[in-house]
Amino acid sequence: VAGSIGYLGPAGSWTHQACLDLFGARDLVPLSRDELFTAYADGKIERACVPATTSAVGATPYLDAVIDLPDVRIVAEYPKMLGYSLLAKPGTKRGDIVAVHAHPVAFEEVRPWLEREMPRVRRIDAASAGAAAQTVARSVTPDAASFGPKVGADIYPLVSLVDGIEEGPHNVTRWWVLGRQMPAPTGDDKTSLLVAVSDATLSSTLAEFGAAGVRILTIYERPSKKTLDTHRYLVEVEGHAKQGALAAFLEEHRELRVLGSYPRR
Ligand SMILES: O=C(O)C(=O)Cc1ccccc1
Repeated sequence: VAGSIGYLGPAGSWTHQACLDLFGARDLVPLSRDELFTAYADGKIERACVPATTSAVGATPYLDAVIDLPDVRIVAEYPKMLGYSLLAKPGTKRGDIVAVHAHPVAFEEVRPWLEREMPRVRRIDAASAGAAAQTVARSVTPDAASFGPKVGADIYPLVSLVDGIEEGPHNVTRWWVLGRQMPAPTGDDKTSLLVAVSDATLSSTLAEFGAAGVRILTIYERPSKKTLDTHRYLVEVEGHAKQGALAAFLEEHRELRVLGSYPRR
């Protein structure tokens, strides 16, 4: 649908909250992980919002799905500091909780708090904070809770028992918005590149970035799933693919795949 923005749902996920921050409530479509990537690839949604990296775990479980897309355009990034809420059915007290539901990445992000405050509760993985909140809302006994954004308590019949869990600069998630058209240069842009090389050529390839005056900001290694000594690297550099040193460099290196250029945040 024209203008629609798909996000990793259901409602009440962190990705939902990120989209509310970025776009407001209109045109947002909650989808499962597989639905989201298929809908984007098939052009059924205009944009897709996915968590790409976090300060706690590095690459999220969605990063590889993005770089596996045959055709992708990252049009924006959105780093957001997360503070988790602990959501439970009304009447549930902290001491009643025997199980907590959360996304596996969320469990990593709340780990210090959880190990300090509730070391003995059972941890149950969910597809997202929205799914976790939904499960708690549907549970018959008031002995479960979920970790996620506070907005979950507005969407489901839940209350927040604790807010601001592990909130701080150590807990930042960066979303990508996948779209259709490369944004124009702003003068302060970032470009995400996919570099597929063997161990034998990695060093010389990286040296060429420097020699061309292209500043590397960060590199994430992703397995090639082909051999042990070949890798795919998400290389993020300063600048815009259509401008200046980077444009010239990319002309010379057609083997590099541009995933997107977008304003730096
Ligand atoms: O689980 C969610 O709600 C998501 O949207 C995925 C996620 C999980 C943990 C941190 C950021 C995003």
